[in-house]
Amino acid sequence: MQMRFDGLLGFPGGYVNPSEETLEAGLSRELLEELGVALPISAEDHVDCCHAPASSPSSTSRLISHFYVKKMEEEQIKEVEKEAASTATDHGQEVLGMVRVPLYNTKNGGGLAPFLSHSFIGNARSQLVDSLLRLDMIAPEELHKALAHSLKIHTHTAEDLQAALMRTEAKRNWF
Ligand SMILES: O=c1[nH]cnc2c1ncn2[C@H]1C[C@H](O)[C@@H](COP(=O)(O)OP(=O)(O)O)O1
Repeated sequence: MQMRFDGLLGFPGGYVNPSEETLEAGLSRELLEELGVALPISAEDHVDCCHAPASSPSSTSRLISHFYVKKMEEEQIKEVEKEAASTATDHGQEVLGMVRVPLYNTKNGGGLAPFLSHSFIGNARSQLVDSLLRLDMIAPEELHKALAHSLKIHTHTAEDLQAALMRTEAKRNWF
């Protein structure tokens, strides 16, 4: 996945106008910009589509979100990671960096659970969870445990954020 310019985690991709190019051609173009490599995408890689959520409760969205999954060898992924941080035109601007999804839970609560507690763009978290299940990359009970733990971390993070806010508030009042 990638850390986006807006601080949210998401998958590589972007807007495609189907009256100008096919979805697959548009995705390949976005991948070249964001990853720095030309990856052929075909209609067979398409796994899901849904109405994209509106950006605010008062607006309606005409966007359809399409999701594609492509299996790659580890060497190919390493090459993508290298190019994404060097030749990709969007690096450092639209995309701040690629991140690997940890498919494990450590004894002290690290790994997938804290990863899932981060903030994701749109329905990217559900897209990730669905893909892990679809591709049998993790046992459903492990994933369930990680999701349940990530909810607890979320509450803890909100408390930590509140404490940090109070500290800055106190400091602000000194000046
Ligand atoms: O990973 C994602 N999962 C679901 N929706 C996503 C994801 N990444 C982006 N989006 C949404 C957000 C926007 O409504 C559109 C286009 O995203 P963006 O990356 O900003 O598009 P451009 O690169 O600027 O074309 O999809």
